[in-house]
Amino acid sequence: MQAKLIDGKAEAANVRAAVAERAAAFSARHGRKPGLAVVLVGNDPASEVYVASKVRLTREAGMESFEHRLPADTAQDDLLALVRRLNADDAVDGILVQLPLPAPLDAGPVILAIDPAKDVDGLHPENAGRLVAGLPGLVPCTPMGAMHLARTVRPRMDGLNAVVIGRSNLVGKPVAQLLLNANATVTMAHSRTQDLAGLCRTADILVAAVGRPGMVRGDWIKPGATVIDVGINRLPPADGQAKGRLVGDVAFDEAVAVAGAITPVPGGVGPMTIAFLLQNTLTAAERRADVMR
Ligand SMILES: NC(=O)C1=CN([C@@H]2O[C@H](COP(=O)(O)OP(=O)(O)OC[C@H]3O[C@@H](n4cnc5c(N)ncnc54)[C@H](OP(=O)(O)O)[C@@H]3O)[C@@H](O)[C@H]2O)C=CC1
Ligand SMILES: Nc1nc(=O)c2c([nH]1)NC[C@@H]1CN(c3ccc(C(=O)N[C@@H](CCC(=O)O)C(=O)O)cc3)C=[N+]21
Repeated sequence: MQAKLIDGKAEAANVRAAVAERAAAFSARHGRKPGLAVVLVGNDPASEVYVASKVRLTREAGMESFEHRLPADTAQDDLLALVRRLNADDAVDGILVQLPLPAPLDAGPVILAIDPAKDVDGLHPENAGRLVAGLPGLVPCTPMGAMHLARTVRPRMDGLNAVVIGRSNLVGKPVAQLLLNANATVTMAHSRTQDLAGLCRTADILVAAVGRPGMVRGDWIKPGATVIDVGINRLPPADGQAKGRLVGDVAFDEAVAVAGAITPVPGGVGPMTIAFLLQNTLTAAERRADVMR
């Protein structure tokens, strides 16, 4: 058996096209484009690539992109001051501070400083709380992307067993909450989980968000399961290569022979993250415009 490949690139293009239509309507109505500000502290090469493609796709969707690159030795207070300026700037609808921040900067106070109405990462405790309470808010982009891809093969998740490996605020916890909202029976696994392989074998939907290349082996997967691989790991470069290959948290070659459907890396959840970042920016712009009317 060969698993169906879930095409994140194609799905992301669909989401971006819908966002571009709504963005055009927003601009016509309000006389300005929705705006996304991205803050990058230091020059982590992986983040550079991610930020560059965000800037390009933001503009392609008919939105304004504001880039703020700060040196790695930026003071905590200067970063907080920038966030407050962006909060006060009416041209900015969404604020994304690229994580992790270089040491010794502390992400906690920075996340708390972001206006929840502009928090397109959904990381502010107000938005995290709204997701848990079932209230409207901004939901983290990667979990939305993971759910969207899972829904392409499992439109109804009622009663399905879902296992999420990883419990970060950015990915694992919100993915689990979205699966719960879709009426799956959800188990959250992490570094202290016992018999992780056995637990994974109970999963109709398996989401891996760990950051360990190839950790999920083929024999951890229930035959026919839907496997969503969130991990983005760069392997060390092969001889003569400038940079290593990108791989997920799932041993793809093994998993593809057992799963019913699987997301590849690259071309799976990654492109969806950017598409939903743009969607969140537009949602934030529309809600802010409604409030200001
Ligand atoms: N596709 C995309 O768009 C995105 C991809 N990512 C990728 O997703 C992955 C996870 O990111 P993120 O959530 O931010 O990572 P974190 O490092 O914040 O969280 C990793 C989680 O994995 C758990 N974990 C670590 N080792 C094991 C283990 N041996 N067995 C079981 N669980 C383990 C940790 O458990 P514990 O809590 O006990 O320490 C933790 O909850 C990374 O590869 C990252 O690059 C991230 C964001 C976006
Ligand atoms: N505040 C914050 N929010 C984030 O959402 C966030 C972050 N910080 N820090 C870093 C991680 C990582 N992340 C990725 C998003 C898209 C791709 C992506 O588009 N990947 C392409 C490949 C890109 C390539 O080839 O280099 C793919 O998987 O097909 C990758 C990684 C968002 N993150």
